[in-house]
Amino acid sequence: MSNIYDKWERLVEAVIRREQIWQMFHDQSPSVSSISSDFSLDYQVIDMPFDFSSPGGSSTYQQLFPPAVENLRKKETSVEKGDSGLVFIQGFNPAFDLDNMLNSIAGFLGKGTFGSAYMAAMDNGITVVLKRLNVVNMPEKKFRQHLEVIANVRHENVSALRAYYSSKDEKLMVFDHYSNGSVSAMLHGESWKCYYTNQFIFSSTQEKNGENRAQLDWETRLRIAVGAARGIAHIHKKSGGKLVHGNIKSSNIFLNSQEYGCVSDLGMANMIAIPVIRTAGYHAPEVKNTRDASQASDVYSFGILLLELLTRKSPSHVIGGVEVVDLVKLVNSVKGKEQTANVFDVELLRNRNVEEKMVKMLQIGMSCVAKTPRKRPKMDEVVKMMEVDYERQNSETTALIEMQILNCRLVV
Ligand SMILES: Nc1ncnc2c1ncn2[C@@H]1O[C@H](COP(=O)(O)OP(=O)(O)OP(=O)(O)O)[C@@H](O)[C@H]1O
Repeated sequence: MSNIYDKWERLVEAVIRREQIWQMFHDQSPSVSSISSDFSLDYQVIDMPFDFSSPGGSSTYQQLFPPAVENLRKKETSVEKGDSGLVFIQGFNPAFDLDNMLNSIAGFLGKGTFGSAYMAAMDNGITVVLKRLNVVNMPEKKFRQHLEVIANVRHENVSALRAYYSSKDEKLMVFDHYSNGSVSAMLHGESWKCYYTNQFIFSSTQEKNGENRAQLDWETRLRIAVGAARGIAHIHKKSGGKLVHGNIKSSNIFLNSQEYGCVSDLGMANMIAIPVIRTAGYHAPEVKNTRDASQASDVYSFGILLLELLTRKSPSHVIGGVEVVDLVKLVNSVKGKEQTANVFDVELLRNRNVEEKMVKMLQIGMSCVAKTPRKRPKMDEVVKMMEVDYERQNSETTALIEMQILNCRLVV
């Protein structure tokens, strides 16, 4: 299979330049939409071969970058049929093809451990994230099988794989775009939008001291935590109870349509060629590289996420220079109830009613980050512990609302 995108970076750069020129003349951004795609809960995988030779299919390539387009086309015509298809996961309404998607790349979201993420906003209103994997250590067949396992993980708290592309040289994965950005971006204010740069390197509008941070009240953080916990617990039930995420961290958690945490990037960690050390701060002490990841290490990483949600301190480097903190050490260093309050995010402390619940959540987080893997709770136990609090919180909120309604009626 040919190098379909060996001019990829230049092609995308050309798209971005086009956007910049467009902006210069129109003083606004063209057709970037955040309407997400429609899908049901079916989960079969269907192959949709992509025909690069279809007439009129990729005129923008021609206008944008003729030599690259020519190379792309020449190579594509030599591709064996069936080897060049964009594979859509059934249930996802594929109102686009690979060509539309590449033509609609509106920006570069960032470079992660496993590759680069691009946002593609198509004219039909669908916005997706395209992940271009850099190093995949799997034969073609195994890669496809692996993705079918991932595609079968369907849960409201797990970001669904929508489509993928696989050839010898190129592996792409397509996900929904979450327009609110990641939980990391919300907590620490790093930019979640795509910014057009001449050098085609990721840039961020993150303000020093996190001025871009979102306001996140206790209920929102609780929904993020409960959602993420449910998502991870669901993942752990798959593949005969053996599936591991391997890269739980706040930049891989988004908000679903009900504003609950939703886990993304499932399956990435077990595909790469060289075992790499994952983002420092989230990995369990026993994890020296990606291959050591286990369900117990997912629980550890989730524990760090809980501590991050409670403290709004970052356990890993975030572009823009927010302070990196060893969260386990920080929480361990506090003694007594008074000091415990000092570790919480001040925004949360404004609501004195939730302090007890925060302490409870901190305890759950600390049980997850136990040094010895077997001392950590299982993910479904974590969910149960959290749901007790969550349901109590919900019934208290309902009671409060009912009381307020009653008061209003009495006043009227
Ligand atoms: N589906 C998505 N919707 C919106 N933003 C996304 C989506 N997926 C990724 N991003 C953002 O794109 C950027 C790059 O993501 P990517 O997953 O490639 O790397 P990462 O999360 O920073 O690190 P890692 O590769 O270790 O997971 C991050 O800022 C991430 O939050």
